[in-house]
Amino acid sequence: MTDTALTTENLTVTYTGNREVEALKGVSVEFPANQLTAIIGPSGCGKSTLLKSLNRLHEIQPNVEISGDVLLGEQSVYDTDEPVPELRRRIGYVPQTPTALPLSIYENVAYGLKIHGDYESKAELDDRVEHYLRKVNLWSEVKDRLDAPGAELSTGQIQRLCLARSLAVEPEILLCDEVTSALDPVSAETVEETLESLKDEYTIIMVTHSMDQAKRLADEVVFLYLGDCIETNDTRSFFENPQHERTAEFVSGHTVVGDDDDDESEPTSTPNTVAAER
Ligand SMILES: Nc1ncnc2c1ncn2[C@@H]1O[C@H](COP(=O)(O)OP(=O)(O)OP(=O)(O)O)[C@@H](O)[C@H]1O
Repeated sequence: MTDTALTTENLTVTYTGNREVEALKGVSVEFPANQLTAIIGPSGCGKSTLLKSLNRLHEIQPNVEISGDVLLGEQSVYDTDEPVPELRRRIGYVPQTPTALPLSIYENVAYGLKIHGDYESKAELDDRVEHYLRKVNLWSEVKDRLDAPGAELSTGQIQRLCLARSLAVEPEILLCDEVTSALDPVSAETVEETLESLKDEYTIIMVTHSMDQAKRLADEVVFLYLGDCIETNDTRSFFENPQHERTAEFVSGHTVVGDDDDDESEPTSTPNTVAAER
């Protein structure tokens, strides 16, 4: 049986700004260890909110209320003495827009190691920087220019640099927020290959708009719709034998957001990427 790395229990997240929005409505999901889980669903259904609430990243913005819990193993992420920066080291986050720190390629990877004081000597630091650049398949492309600014790399290379920087502090879990959506197809493919090579070693939880990408990469799929978790399943069953009518509609590209029987609002069609991919 597969171990569970992270669990949400009845997780409810409400934005309480000008307009109150219940972005997640009692979501209970188990994320298996050392597998890649894709979170998919129509635009605005709560994917990013779910991802960011896993390591308390949504707390960096005001007007957010949360109830329920997230468990890292047995330990509550919300009710813990562990400092939040340490929690975010254990559960790393790679954003959609690749951004290099205003430092050299070397220092971009060494950054977290230096903050955590996690090395004995310069030689060890060198080894670890090389190790993580190799892990993201970037070493051969940058080994002769480690002192060059990270920002001089291509967007796809910067996304792999961001992955190396996240991995260097040795997280247990990696949260990836549409990490290929800002990339050209060739760079996106290279990042996908990198994620593929990492997924046996790390628990990866990835938000994606692309069902083709979920099919290619994910072991498990979590399907959200208007803040509810409709279905979680292994990828093959999810796409070939959906258990829920909503899933079947989404997979076939026919989802219309807001067409619940009890929803009197005007339905609006969703940018359901499967349609665009055909
Ligand atoms: N800071 C915020 N303040 C108010 N409402 C918000 C905020 N962030 C998100 N929301 C709302 O919460 C709901 C869920 O948003 P979220 O970004 O989690 O969805 P998503 O599925 O990731 O969307 P997308 O696919 O378009 O990126 C949406 O209705 C959104 O408008």
